[in-house]
Amino acid sequence: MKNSLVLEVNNVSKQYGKQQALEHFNLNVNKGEIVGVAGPNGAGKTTLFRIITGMTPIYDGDLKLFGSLDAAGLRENRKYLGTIIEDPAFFPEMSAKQNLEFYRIQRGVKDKNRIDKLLTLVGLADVGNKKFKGFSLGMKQRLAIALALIHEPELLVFDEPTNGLDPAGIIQVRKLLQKLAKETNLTILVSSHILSELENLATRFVIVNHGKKIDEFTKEELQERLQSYFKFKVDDTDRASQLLETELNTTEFEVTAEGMIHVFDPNIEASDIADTFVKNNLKLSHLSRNSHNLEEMFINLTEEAHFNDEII
Ligand SMILES: Nc1ncnc2c1ncn2[C@@H]1O[C@H](COP(=O)(O)OP(=O)(O)OP(=O)(O)O)[C@@H](O)[C@H]1O
Repeated sequence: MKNSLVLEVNNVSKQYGKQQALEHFNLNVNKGEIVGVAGPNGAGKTTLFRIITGMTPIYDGDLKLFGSLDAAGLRENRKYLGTIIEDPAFFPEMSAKQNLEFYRIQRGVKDKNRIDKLLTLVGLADVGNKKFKGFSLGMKQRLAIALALIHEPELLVFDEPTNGLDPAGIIQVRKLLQKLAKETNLTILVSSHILSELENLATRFVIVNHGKKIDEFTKEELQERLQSYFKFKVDDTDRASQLLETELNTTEFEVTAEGMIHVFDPNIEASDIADTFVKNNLKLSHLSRNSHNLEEMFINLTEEAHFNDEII
């Protein structure tokens, strides 16, 4: 089952009146992956998640869940989904335990010990007998996660887990999701309008804007993109590339379409590169250091997509 596809979203589009909420959207999720979907407000994340979970039944394109494509198979296989898209309805006067017990019976989960296990898993064992109305937002969200896991789903679909939480709640929920990802076999699809929220959680990232997928990268690729590097502009990039390889023994560089050279090798000083170029009669017209931070990168990606909307 390793790397088997749990979810396939093929060419899915959804329109609300004139509003194109999702456009020719493709996404594959493999078993064990934690896929983070990031995009600004109105990008289409909730629409995507609602389609996957069956809350929005009318759309164009295909959806395959645990191998099933047809309506009956999708309905059946949605049993293996745990979803948190809207706040679940908990009874304020009942304790966390009583609330979960209510849903355990309602959803036909036989294992009576499940509630205690879940409360421990989400870090609410000590407050299990406390009334829901006295819970902080972070505690409420952790209880919502416990509920989503009550039937031991295989895929957790979680829309904006930290939305509306205060900083302490954000940390609590982020830590819990990291723990779940580490300690369980869950496959997780999670969204956020803040890419850095997903940074230490997801194994793969999908960037969405205006209903379209505008970029996709793995955790490793993200780390590479965030590496700092030196940017050079010279009059002869072929010769410069040759010098980097022969004189400075590095292949950790790229020549961009704009004729810039980006050198990623952390063992080489910018001054050595510049000296080598100048000594070999290259004309150096630009030298700078580039270091991306995650939010800048995200804003660049989503703003570029906005300005280049027609061609993406
Ligand atoms: N039920 C609806 N009726 C009309 N328009 C809708 C509906 N649901 C979503 N939209 C529109 O579709 C687009 C995508 O919305 P969606 O809620 O999927 O985005 P999102 O990425 O989840 O945003 P947010 O981070 O604000 O929740 C938006 O322009 C939104 O206004």
